[in-house]
Amino acid sequence: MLLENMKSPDDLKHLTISQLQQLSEEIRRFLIENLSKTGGHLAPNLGVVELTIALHYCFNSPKDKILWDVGHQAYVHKILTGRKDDFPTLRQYKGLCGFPKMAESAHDVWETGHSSTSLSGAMGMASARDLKKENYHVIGVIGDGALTGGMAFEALNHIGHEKKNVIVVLNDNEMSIAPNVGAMHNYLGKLRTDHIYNRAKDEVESLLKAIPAVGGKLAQLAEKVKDSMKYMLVSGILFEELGFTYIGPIDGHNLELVIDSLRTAANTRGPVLLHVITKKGKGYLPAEQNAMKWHGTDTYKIESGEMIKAVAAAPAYKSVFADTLIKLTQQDDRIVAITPAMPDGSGLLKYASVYPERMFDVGIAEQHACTFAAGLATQGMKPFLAIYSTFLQRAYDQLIHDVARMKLPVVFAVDRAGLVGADGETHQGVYDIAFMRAIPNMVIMAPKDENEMQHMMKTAAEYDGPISFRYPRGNGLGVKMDEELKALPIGQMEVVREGKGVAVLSFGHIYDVAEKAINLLQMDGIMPMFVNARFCKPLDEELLLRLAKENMDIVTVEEGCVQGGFGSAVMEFYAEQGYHNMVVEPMGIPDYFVEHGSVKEQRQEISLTAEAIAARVRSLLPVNKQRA
Ligand SMILES: Cc1ncc(C[n+]2csc(CCOP(=O)(O)OP(=O)(O)O)c2C)c(N)n1
Ligand SMILES: CC(=O)[C@@H](O)[C@H](O)COP(=O)(O)O
Ligand SMILES: [Mg+2]
Repeated sequence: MLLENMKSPDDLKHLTISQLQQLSEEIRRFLIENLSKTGGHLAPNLGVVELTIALHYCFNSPKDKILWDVGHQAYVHKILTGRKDDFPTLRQYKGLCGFPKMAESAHDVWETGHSSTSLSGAMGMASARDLKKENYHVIGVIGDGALTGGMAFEALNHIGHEKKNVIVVLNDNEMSIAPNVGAMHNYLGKLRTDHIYNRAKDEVESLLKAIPAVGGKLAQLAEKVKDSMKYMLVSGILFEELGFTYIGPIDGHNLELVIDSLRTAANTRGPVLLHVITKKGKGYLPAEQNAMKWHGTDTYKIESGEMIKAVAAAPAYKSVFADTLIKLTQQDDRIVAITPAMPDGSGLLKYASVYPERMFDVGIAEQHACTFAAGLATQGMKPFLAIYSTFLQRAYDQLIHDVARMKLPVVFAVDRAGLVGADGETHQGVYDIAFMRAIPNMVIMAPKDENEMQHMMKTAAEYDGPISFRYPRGNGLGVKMDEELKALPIGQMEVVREGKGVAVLSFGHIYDVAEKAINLLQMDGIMPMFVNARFCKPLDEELLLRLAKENMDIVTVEEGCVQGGFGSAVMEFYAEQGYHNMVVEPMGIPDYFVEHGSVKEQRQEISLTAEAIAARVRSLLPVNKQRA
């Protein structure tokens, strides 16, 4: 077993090619066995075993900087950089992060989680290196999916213009999470099938130059001819024209070839793009056969490939979203659906099976997705943009400038809102309430459960302006689903239970935690008022004024950042109305990045639990307030 002796990338350097090949098989086996117990991003990592070994074999991390785009495929990098023994804790609370993490290792020179940032980071590092007159390689490893992200093109443009010594390794497995989309994907497909390599160009040149006497003249002519021939002979012309030396496409599982190609890249001046063809899920048949399903997995049985996950009693929010959107589209042919590269995660694959011409997967292009929706809305369509809260952050200016300012009727279905669990701090969907609330003309909703979500979707479908509703990763509460969808009155909260002294205002799916707190209090004879807020913008001013007049103290609860969130909105309201003695205690996500773990553990850590909410209410009871 070679793997057990791998403590650092230096341990690779003396291995032979056949030993490296043996190591790649050991790492594959390690991934399959360990992730069967922890879950994680199996298919992406199985696809980059040889590539990662070759990178650490050819370069000297961390002096040479290796950046992993998205970073979900950095497990092999972590195994080779001394962290294989931590894999039983992968993506668990206080355990190994599923993405590169500087605090874990000096070899993690760049943190990722969101797509398409590696090349910008690489350009920054290369520019710093050159300004400081230092000498090391900078290598950005980016997938074909991540290359559909606009930031990647911005970086390619800059790197090519500055002719920086940066190596871009394009890991092309034809997959994003789902099969990749877009014209760039089609272009890469052409390159994959082209068997004309870079060498052809050089051969032609040396041939012409070898012709005695006229050879020199011809070679000059050839320069011109070459440029036109380049379009025929040289694959990768798009990258060549951007100032890159294009190498490839090469078989990314052929260790020797990858090593040779990386060495060629390392010895090539200026920007280089090495196009590597890999298979997502390589070496584990179930993952090879369905790379989308095995992109991110739960625990599974290795032999059968059967996923081991508790059968949920309640429907997944993404399924309720898709089913309801199908229902709404049957009644409203203005409706279309958009996803930025998350057709499966958003549930829209199901919608597309019914309305293929109405579902748009635009690739990892959240900014485009948002403004594309705006364009559709100007022409009378009713776009539902299904977008993870954390990825909506990418489209903030488009939300403001292209949708809200023009008051366009775009619906933002903000999925994975709140704490998301194992993906951790880069994926927590906890800022959307605050960043959307600041935008004029926005209506902001959040359902307490999956049944209310379908009514909010009806509300959104009928509302003539920019509107959003947020919902969490995972499953609903298993509540009864109303047959008939009814639009809610905009801005109206729901008084679940009348009460005295203290009012608990819960916004969104944290409702079931708040409800448990109310039940705990009731067991002690404490009867606060309980409100399902439903709307963060506009607020239910009538109800808030009533609470002020009844001298209620208020506890607000949201699975979103306290700063600028729903609780802030309530506090601002009372300040504006001149109620300067109102007690409003906001509970939500505190001012730090919540790391990976289960949602339960994350809520415990930040005291967003039934017990904590109940304690906060108790602290406001007159008997306790006097003591304070
Ligand atoms: C900004 C952003 N949007 C969407 C995602 C979700 N996401 C994670 S991995 C992935 C596909 C990446 O495809 P690729 O870069 O080709 O890597 P592969 O998994 O094929 O190795 C997507 C869409 C993300 N991480 N960041
Ligand atoms: C790495 C990445 O960004 C995606 O794979 C993400 O982890 C998907 O999240 P869900 O599992 O919530 O769809
Ligand atoms: Mg890919």
